[in-house]
Amino acid sequence: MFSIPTLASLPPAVQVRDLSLSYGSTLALDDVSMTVAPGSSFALLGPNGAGKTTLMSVLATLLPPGRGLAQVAGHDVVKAPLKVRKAIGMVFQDASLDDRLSAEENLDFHGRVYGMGPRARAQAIDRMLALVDLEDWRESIVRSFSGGMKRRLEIARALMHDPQILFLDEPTVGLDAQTRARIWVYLNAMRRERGLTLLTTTHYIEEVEGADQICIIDEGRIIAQGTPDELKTTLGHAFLHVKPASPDDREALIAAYPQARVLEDGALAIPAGGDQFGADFLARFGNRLSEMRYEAPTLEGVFLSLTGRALRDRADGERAAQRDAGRRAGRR
Ligand SMILES: Nc1ncnc2c1ncn2[C@@H]1O[C@H](COP(=O)(O)OP(=O)(O)OP(=O)(O)O)[C@@H](O)[C@H]1O
Repeated sequence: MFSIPTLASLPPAVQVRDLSLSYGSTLALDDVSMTVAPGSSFALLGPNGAGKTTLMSVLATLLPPGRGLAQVAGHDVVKAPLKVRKAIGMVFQDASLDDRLSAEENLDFHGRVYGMGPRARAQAIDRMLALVDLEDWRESIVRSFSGGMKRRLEIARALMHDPQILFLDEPTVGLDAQTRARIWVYLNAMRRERGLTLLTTTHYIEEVEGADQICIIDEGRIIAQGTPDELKTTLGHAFLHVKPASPDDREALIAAYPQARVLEDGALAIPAGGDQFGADFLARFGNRLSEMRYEAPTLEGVFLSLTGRALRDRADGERAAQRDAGRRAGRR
């Protein structure tokens, strides 16, 4: 187990400086710089095509960086790719298990690829299956597993060779909310117990809330970076959600705050900014409302104001995939 002083003495888990990469005429990464502290949870958040998978592929030595520097666990991805590969575990966006093999056989194969001896493999298989609660499914063929079970097995496999850093490219995409939450229970337990660094791409805002650092990326560029609270405080907007007492009051509110949005339940969302806003608003409209609620800044709002796109767009598109996965699996 890592102790905190040990973590502090480690090099950055990831160090990227001025990294750019093009696919033909498409600039997928544009001068990206970032540092991931060892033992931290770091989330890359961005709309489709932002460059998240490309960045992760460079860090995992699957793609050569076009220009700039990329180091993982202190090793350069170009000069020392094998050292980088030993230091990382990878959970890919698309399933990559052999579903004709059992859970145990999938883990064993990975251990062999990493040059682990029979004893080390056997011990790691026991440990990993216990970690993700799949001991009872050890000899079952992976094809019979639900989406959530497969993801857990992929995480177990990625950790077989005891990496310091886990790269997770949309680890919970297509899973229902309950299964997603369960996957994060495992990931956070491993972080606490092993000092593991997590570098995750996701579209689910609730997963990002728990990260130590968030990096918002769009069109290949980093457009914001900080803790969830820092991003909300510096880039978020608070709103008052109000229901006018009468149609006349509604008209007066819309005239006074033309930027107000109408919400699904008919309430108005009024941007609540500036020192004088609260006092002014209450003086003018305090007795013309039937309901009033303060909405603190959210990461969803930060993302929307920075990229002009809602994360939910993507989540909606995934519902069909979830339904299909549910139908196929029939159970979790
Ligand atoms: N193999 C490729 N050949 C050409 N262009 C590519 C290739 N892979 C990605 N791109 C382009 O590079 C840009 C970044 O793509 P990337 O897959 O890294 O984004 P992403 O943020 O991971 O998106 P998603 O959330 O959809 O996975 C996009 O414009 C994409 O179309």
